[in-house]
Amino acid sequence: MDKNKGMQESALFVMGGVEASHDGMQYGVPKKFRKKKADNLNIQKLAQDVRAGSRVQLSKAITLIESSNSTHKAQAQELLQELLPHTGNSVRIGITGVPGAGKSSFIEAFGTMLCEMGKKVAVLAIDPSSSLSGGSILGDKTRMEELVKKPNAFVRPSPSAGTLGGVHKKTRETMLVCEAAGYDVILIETVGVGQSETYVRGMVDFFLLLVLTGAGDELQGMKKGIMELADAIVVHKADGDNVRLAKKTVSEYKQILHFLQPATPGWMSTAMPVSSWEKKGLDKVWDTIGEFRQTVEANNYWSIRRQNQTRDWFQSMITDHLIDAFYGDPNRKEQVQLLERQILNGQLTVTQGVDRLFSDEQSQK
Ligand SMILES: Nc1nc2c(ncn2[C@@H]2O[C@H](COP(=O)(O)OP(=O)(O)OP(=O)(O)O)[C@@H](O)[C@H]2O)c(=O)[nH]1
Repeated sequence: MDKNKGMQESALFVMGGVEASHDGMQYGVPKKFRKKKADNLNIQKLAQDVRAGSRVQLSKAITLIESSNSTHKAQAQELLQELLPHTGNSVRIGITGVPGAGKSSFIEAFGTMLCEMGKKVAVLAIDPSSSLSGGSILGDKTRMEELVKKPNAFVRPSPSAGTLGGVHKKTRETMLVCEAAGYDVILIETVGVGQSETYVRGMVDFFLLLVLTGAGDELQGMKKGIMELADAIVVHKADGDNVRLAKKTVSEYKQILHFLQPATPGWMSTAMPVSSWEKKGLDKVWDTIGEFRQTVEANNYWSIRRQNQTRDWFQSMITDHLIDAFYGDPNRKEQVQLLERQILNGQLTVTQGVDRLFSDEQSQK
């Protein structure tokens, strides 16, 4: 279902592109030339429109970035080239928490507060219609209703199916496009599962973990690894009967954080109570991010982390290219299946199978 949606979006982009470049004459021009001309015009114009702040064009740009079509991929790279000089100026914040921790309510309240402070806020969120987020298949749960109405907010949902907890292979590029569009704060939501946290940690400046009050048992069960990634822990839903318990939970987390390896060198991770319903504690979260920034800019870790982010990006792009180049060969699937059968029949060892695959590859070059 998500796949179809992606295809529709992709088609939408192509339609949008042709529309944008339609000069009324192109149908009389040889097809090959026509397409090239349209694509060229389109990318430049798209970059301009993104930078000028058009949310519709920003959406189209992201659809292009996410497309797996090879023409789109080349165009996406061209677009990134245009936009890269204008990136790097936002605060990149990752937000995680188990389903039900209240991530979308928090992002809605926090994002709205930032918009009201005059910030431009982009949210790369999880699509509620995807299964991992626990939302309705029919998508009847409207997330971040208030935030999407703000003129200085941009909310982009991504299906979590086939991705790492809602984080797309192209989330990094998407983030950069949002930065080029002038967003000051980028919030990246991820479901608290598997490796997604480590992945998001590798692309953000500040990482926030949402937990619930009365952590007692949860504290025991919580993976130490996730806590070690967090620059701050929000003890969420600290309202009504929960207020006192939330205070206690905050001090329990603070104690634990004391014994953990800091997520960011020079910064002591902290915990705080927040109620998104009552809009309490949200300003403290923003102040903490400000203090964090001052601290790590002073010890130079801000730029070191940014460099690490670029290095990670480079490495993951190499991997993507290798995989694409390898599986892009039309005979590859058949070849792999044949070797797989031979391995399972005991005719080849796994190592021999892999060697054969790559020696065939070399001999074809
Ligand atoms: N008491 C209280 N409940 C809240 C608060 N924020 C969210 N909730 C409730 O917590 C539940 C989960 O909130 P969501 O914002 O949908 O949480 P999520 O983590 O995105 O959850 P999933 O969509 O299940 O992944 C909902 O029933 C919310 O109404 C809050 O500040 N206080």
